[in-house]
Amino acid sequence: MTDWVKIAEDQEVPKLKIDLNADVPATTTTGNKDNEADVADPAETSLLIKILGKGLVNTKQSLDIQQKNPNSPLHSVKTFEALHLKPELLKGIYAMGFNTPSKIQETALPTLLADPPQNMIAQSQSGTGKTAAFVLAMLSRVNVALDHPQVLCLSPTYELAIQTGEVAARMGQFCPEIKLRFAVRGEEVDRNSKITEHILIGTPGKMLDWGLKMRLFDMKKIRVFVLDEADVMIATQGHHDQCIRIHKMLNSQCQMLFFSATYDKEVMDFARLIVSEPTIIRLMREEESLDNIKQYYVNCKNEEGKYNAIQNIYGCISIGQAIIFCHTRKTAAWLAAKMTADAHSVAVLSGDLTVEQRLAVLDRFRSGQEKVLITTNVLSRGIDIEQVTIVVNFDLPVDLRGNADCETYLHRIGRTGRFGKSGIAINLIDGEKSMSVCRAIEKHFQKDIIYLNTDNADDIEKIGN
Ligand SMILES: Nc1ncnc2c1ncn2[C@@H]1O[C@H](COP(=O)(O)OP(=O)(O)OP(=O)(O)O)[C@@H](O)[C@H]1O
Repeated sequence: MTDWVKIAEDQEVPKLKIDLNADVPATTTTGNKDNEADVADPAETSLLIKILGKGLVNTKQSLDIQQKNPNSPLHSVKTFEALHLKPELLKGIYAMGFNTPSKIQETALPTLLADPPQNMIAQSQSGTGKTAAFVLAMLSRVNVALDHPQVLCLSPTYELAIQTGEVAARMGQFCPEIKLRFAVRGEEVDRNSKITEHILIGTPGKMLDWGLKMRLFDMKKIRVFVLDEADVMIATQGHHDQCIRIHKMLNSQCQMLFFSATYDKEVMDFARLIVSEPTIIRLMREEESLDNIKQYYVNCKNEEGKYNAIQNIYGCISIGQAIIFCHTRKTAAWLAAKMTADAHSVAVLSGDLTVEQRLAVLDRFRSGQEKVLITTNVLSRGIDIEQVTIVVNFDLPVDLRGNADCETYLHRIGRTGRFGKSGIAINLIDGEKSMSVCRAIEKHFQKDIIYLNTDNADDIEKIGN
């Protein structure tokens, strides 16, 4: 078993079997989704990426920093010592194996720890050290002489809250006087008691119950409010409303910290609306390039024809490893069954699997036990499988209106050709509609998608070279 699955297991993966969506409105979980476009649940994806993360991701992207408050100090630090933390916290950081701050930490920590406290809206890609940054801020702000909650941290799901709590527990291991409590389902408190822990980490529903309905702590005494996975929180209806209710009850002096790997425009506009005078740290747009990927299209009559094309190129695609993308779970299951019946060894990853099952599938694929992975859009951005050389679009990605979804195309074929290696993308076309989608993609990226005849052995040989 590879290390990362071991790590995942250590992180109590069995717990993940508990309904992941329990804190998410039911609309995201109901209905038969086999025939619909299979899309990733953002909170699940986030958890998956977090568990998969082997360590710190070094991003080459630059950060764009905007400050609303001209008086706030903005400088970056190159060492953790320069932050003048409590020695016990510094010891905790080193015990976690952190030697130097990551880029987001360098930039964000001086502002996060500054006095008077500054508000922040920060974006940085998954695995770059955001959690560690805000957890450090949370721990630093606690006054242990007071026995009431002073820090609230909201996560979209039970599992993500537990992950954050584990980071806080490890980082604060030499500060035993700092007390932390989870506000998640299953945690019960006596109605007549008061919460005395300093830090509460949990989901919005439970936090509202404890703070507003049961009045187990005083929201006005909260000094730091962290919204983790802010994009998911703000974009998910139920969470959105609950977060606003919590936010409204906070003191205007409370430090507001929003963290997320992505922010679309509406989410950022909303964040700016409710966070006053924030320092905003954002990623600069990544240069999007398909330069090292050769793209082909194959004309097929129908789904059977697409299957034949795959049969013809199977020898070629299984030299390295390939990912085949389908639009729906049903197509993915159909294709997998057919290929398996033809004695090809394939793995399937679609949205009906639990996070735990997805981890197991990815582990087998990464370790090379299967050469071909059939999937849908649930295998989304942020999940790297370095050894993939060929991506096949069994169905081209389209939006709800059936138009070319160029962004998804880029993310899908970006699974190959990573780190400057060359990759191959093969698009299976059946009929005029998918041809026009293919042309639209070609036009969008201004890069030729070349005709490939999979009935011709010479043509097939060409793709491998
Ligand atoms: N300064 C550091 N030095 C070494 N490792 C670090 C450092 N900061 C964080 N890490 C490690 O890097 C990994 C990713 O960090 P973290 O979980 O904080 O990232 P993140 O940006 O919050 O990711 P996500 O978006 O998935 O939540 C973790 O394993 C963490 O322990």
